[in-house]
Amino acid sequence: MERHEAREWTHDDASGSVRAPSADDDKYRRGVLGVVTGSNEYPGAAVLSVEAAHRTGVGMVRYVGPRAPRALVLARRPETVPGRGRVQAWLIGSGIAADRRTFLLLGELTHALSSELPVVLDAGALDLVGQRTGPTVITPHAGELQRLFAARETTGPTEHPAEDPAAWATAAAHELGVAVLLKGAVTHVADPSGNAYTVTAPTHWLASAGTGDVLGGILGALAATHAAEILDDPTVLTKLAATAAYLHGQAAVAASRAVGGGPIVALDIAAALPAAAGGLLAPTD
Ligand SMILES: NC(=O)C1=CN([C@@H]2O[C@H](COP(=O)(O)OP(=O)(O)OC[C@H]3O[C@@H](n4cnc5c(N)ncnc54)[C@H](O)[C@@H]3O)[C@@H](O)[C@H]2O)[C@@H](O)CC1
Ligand SMILES: Nc1ncnc2c1ncn2[C@@H]1O[C@H](COP(=O)(O)OP(=O)(O)O)[C@@H](O)[C@H]1O
Repeated sequence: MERHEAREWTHDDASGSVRAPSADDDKYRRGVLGVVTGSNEYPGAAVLSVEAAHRTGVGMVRYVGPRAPRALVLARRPETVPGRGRVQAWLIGSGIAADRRTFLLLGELTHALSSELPVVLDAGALDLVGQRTGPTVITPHAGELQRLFAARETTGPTEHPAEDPAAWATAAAHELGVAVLLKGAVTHVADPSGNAYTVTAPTHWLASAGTGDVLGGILGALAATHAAEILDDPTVLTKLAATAAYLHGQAAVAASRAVGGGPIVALDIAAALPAAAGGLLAPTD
């Protein structure tokens, strides 16, 4: 297996990844993200992922999910358009329990996976990775990646991903044929082409419930606004994954600094995203 030494993703690498709209743009041309996240068990995850996508900068977010999370999403973000429609990328799985998926929800997940569009695949949709038809990035934490390997009866490089996350991220990228973003204090990003990056979190206040759902929203927005480039070259999705983790960390540390280095919650990270994204704007002509 090809294994390259992972390189730390820097501000310069991430710079230029956030696209400001031009006079020629409209909400559709900027990119539309389809979101299938949240469930009756975890409705809050839908709110967090949708909020983060809006705050990262995207033309439109279409939310497709169960009635309870949909009501919360619309109450928090009336800008969100409910129901299916044309999109440029998908974010699916956050806040969904794989063993509690309804027939309807499974249908929406399968619809997204069969679209041939870029997909960010999280949490309760990770087991569906084999159904992908477009460029895909999975965003597991260590526990989820271990479960994914166990379900496939595949042995990982070590007993648990936390022991050697770099090796696990690379092994998963090769085993599954997708880009992998393995979350942790150091996030490991790898793809089947041998690209490997690390993103070291600038604050450990990130270790709280829901921050992974915010990360999914950030990456979903970046995927929707760069869909054409990703379809042209799937390794662009790997780089955007590292950029999403970087932006997530920058927003988190800014939110914590704003309260004297004190604790933050996931929505604080989303609130700090526009300023952090402003620091990564692509040059305009
Ligand atoms: N407000 C909300 O609605 C929230 C919903 N969430 C959703 O809740 C669902 C369950 O996610 P959870 O991750 O809590 O539970 P999981 O059931 O996926 O994972 C729990 C298991 O994995 C292990 N584990 C968890 N994180 C680990 C890590 N970083 N390293 C090693 N092992 C780890 C734990 O020890 C435990 O055995 C997901 O769909 C998630 O998106 C969470 O994001 C929390 C917030
Ligand atoms: N000790 C830590 N220091 C810094 N960041 C962390 C730490 N632990 C986890 N993180 C980050 O916090 C986020 C947690 O995501 P996840 O495990 O999916 O939680 P949730 O499902 O509750 O959203 C990830 O972005 C991960 O990289």
